[in-house]
Amino acid sequence: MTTDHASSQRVVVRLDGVRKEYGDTKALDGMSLEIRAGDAVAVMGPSGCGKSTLLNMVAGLDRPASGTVEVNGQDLGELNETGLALFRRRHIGMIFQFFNLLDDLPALDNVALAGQLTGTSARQARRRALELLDELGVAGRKDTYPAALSGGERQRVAVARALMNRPALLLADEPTGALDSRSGEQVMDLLIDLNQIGQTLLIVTHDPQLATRCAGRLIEVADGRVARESTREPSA
Ligand SMILES: Nc1ncnc2c1ncn2[C@@H]1O[C@H](COP(=O)(O)OP(=O)(O)OP(=O)(O)O)[C@@H](O)[C@H]1O
Repeated sequence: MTTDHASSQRVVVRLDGVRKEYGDTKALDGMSLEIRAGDAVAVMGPSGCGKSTLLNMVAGLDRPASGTVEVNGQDLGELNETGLALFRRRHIGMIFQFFNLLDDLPALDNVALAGQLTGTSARQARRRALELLDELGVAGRKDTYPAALSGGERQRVAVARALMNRPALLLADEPTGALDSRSGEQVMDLLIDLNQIGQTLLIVTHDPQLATRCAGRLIEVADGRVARESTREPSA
């Protein structure tokens, strides 16, 4: 893919002059960035620099004091809380360090529920959930409850759940942070595969290996702003 082609891709995330303070702390201090369809972006930076705040803004879990956040062409500032929740379910998939699966539902239901919450019928949602678990290599664990899954299996189920509604954007917050190195590498390979089939990724991490392996763009944040940005050619 040439640079010209890449720059013509649709904008999936646009932050413009986003500010957020907690008391005297400037968590985001006029942050602007753009992520285009098919990008795999890693956000790195020291503890407290504003990474989680950025992720929360993009996910519509928090609102800026000023500036705008646009995801998939929607200005999130125009949505009320119900609208934001609906938008998030439909357009954004999220995976977390500690998986955030529902303990009292087996793997298949954890995934299918994400579809049912956006109005997909139970039967259709279960069919798609099973396909996703199969693609991610955990279909054999469909009836297993999260507590009996390994960390790597839990994260695969969480990825399946995040993909259920074919999100425009997959957000990942330290997705390998709680995994042993082998499971972590498998999740990295999975993220690379997803990006290669066109999934837009935004990954927040402290792990340079995760960032360099999975992301073609690295954004370094310091003091609530983009301090440095670099790109590399995707590995063949
Ligand atoms: N709810 C909150 N109340 C008060 N201060 C907050 C809150 N959330 C974040 N902060 C402060 O805002 C700044 C940015 O926090 P943020 O969590 O975004 O950083 P981070 O880069 O994600 O850190 P880490 O890498 O440690 O997770 C920090 O100084 C933090 O203490």
